[in-house]
Amino acid sequence: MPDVPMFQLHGVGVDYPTPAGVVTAVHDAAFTVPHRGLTVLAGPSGSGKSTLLRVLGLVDRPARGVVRFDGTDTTRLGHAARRQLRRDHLGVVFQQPLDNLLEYLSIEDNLQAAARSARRSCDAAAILARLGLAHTADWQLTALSGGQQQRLAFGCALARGSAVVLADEPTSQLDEASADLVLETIADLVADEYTVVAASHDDRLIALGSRVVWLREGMVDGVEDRKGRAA
Ligand SMILES: Nc1ncnc2c1ncn2[C@@H]1O[C@H](COP(=O)(O)OP(=O)(O)OP(=O)(O)O)[C@@H](O)[C@H]1O
Repeated sequence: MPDVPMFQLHGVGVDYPTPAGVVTAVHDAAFTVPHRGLTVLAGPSGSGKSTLLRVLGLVDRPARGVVRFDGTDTTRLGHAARRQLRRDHLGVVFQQPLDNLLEYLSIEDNLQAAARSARRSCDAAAILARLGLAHTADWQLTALSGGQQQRLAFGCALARGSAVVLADEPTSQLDEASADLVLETIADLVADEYTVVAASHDDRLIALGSRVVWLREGMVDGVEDRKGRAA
């Protein structure tokens, strides 16, 4: 069977209603996200990166076009079926580490809560070891640095059993050393055959991409494949 891409977008348009009228944030977008590797949605502020990431995450439904996930046309699915696909396959990491985590829970309990949200159980110790956080299982979240918290957010996607991790500007709120931790985590997931899609204008994250979808003013301005990259 031919390798169906993880995501296929055709003619995707996204509108936002505003008091001043409809704003079209994405125009006629067409691109694919392959299985495995890091695909980066790159471009300046306002180019539509976050909007497209929400479409890929099956959070927002486009006004126009088709979004296939692993061959399934998600735009034809009802709310419950989309929610099930999200729960079973997709993990999302937001730019603010604490938006991904529950502040009143310990580190390990954050992983267990993430697993329960996908109706799974997880080996929290193994995930923490993988993230270099084995010694922190009982710690409160605020004892971790921003980079460690963001690592844990990726760990929550692992705990949920998500084969696809969608990350919105995962390094933009972090200092350089913390961002390094996140870049290492993304490279580690990619090496382990996860599919990672990141919206970013961080040059170091873009440089890790095996595919870069360049956006400008809500349009796809080019797709760059960098086959043979480690990530
Ligand atoms: N909820 C909304 N209501 C109205 N317009 C919106 C909304 N969200 C985004 N937009 C507009 O859609 C366009 C694309 O926004 P989007 O946030 O997707 O871009 P971005 O590339 O992720 O930008 P940034 O890097 O600043 O996060 C922008 O013109 C933005 O103002």
